[in-house]
Amino acid sequence: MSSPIISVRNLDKVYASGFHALRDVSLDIRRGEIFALLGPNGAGKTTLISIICGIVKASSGSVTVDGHDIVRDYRAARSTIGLVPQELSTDTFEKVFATLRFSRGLFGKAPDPAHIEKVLRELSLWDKRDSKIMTLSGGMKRRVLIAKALAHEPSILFLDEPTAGVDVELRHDMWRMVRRLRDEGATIILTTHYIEEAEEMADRIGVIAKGELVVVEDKATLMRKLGRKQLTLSLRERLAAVPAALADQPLELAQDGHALVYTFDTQTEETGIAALLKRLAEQGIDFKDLHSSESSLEEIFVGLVHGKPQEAAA
Ligand SMILES: Nc1ncnc2c1ncn2[C@@H]1O[C@H](COP(=O)(O)OP(=O)(O)OP(=O)(O)O)[C@@H](O)[C@H]1O
Repeated sequence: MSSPIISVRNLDKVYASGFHALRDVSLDIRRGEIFALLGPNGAGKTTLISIICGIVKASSGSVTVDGHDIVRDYRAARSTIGLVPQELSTDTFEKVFATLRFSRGLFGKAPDPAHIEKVLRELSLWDKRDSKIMTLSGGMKRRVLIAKALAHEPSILFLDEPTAGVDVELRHDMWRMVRRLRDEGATIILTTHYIEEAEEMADRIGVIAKGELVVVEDKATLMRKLGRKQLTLSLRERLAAVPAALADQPLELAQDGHALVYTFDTQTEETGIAALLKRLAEQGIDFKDLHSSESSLEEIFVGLVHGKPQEAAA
């Protein structure tokens, strides 16, 4: 596998207030992937990407971006990155096209009006190219922020809470653009607290809670784990252990021997429940009640965030 495009090592951040926002975060971002950093408000998502982008200084640890250390080699690292921030800081008299041209120049790139036109057209901003940014609607300003981040043709794009408060149309435009950029070889990192967003867009998902990265997993693997269901059988008579004759089954004893829990995959055609019940009967194991439960993404997420990473990682 090629070397990671971003490598974060043992990152810690303590703000001047004394608040410990990141704790020993290490993470590799693969070249060309869409990575979602998922976590609740205040988890440390913005802090992490702000450090990678060189806006906030880490207390300890290191980050390299495309081989460049973000502190020692800041300009080279930063020029590979496009950042779409959460905050709208574009309330200026500047016109749209001029802002993009200027932004591109800041990164030392030669003027390329054709590229800027392409970006503006893709974000339905071409008609507004000569409008002053302060006269645009909130949604349009948001589009300008995205366009600005793309003006210097970065190979890495950070989107901080990209769809918080945006309308459906912009969301669709944004996802189309993100996929197109990925197809062209860009790497995309987005932060979100919407599970569905991570699920829809990401190749891999990292869950961050209280400044710690608690899980990093391929989306497909995470979804497979999350797609599991459990069937709990309340037994008439307590069992001391799962009978040896049923050892081949995904069964666990629960409630101090008063219940058997059968875990199955909702994504497969056969749940195996009919066969299980038949075999329980053969073993003379009788149950008085049964119920099934599904571990939703929501539940897993809440579990992770409340400090039980082992359950989801199992
Ligand atoms: N400059 C600062 N000084 C002190 N504390 C800060 C500062 N910036 C952020 N924090 C705190 O650090 C924690 C993490 O903030 P951060 O913005 O990284 O979280 P987040 O996961 O991006 O949340 P959100 O989804 O709300 O943006 C929060 O508790 C926040 O209050």
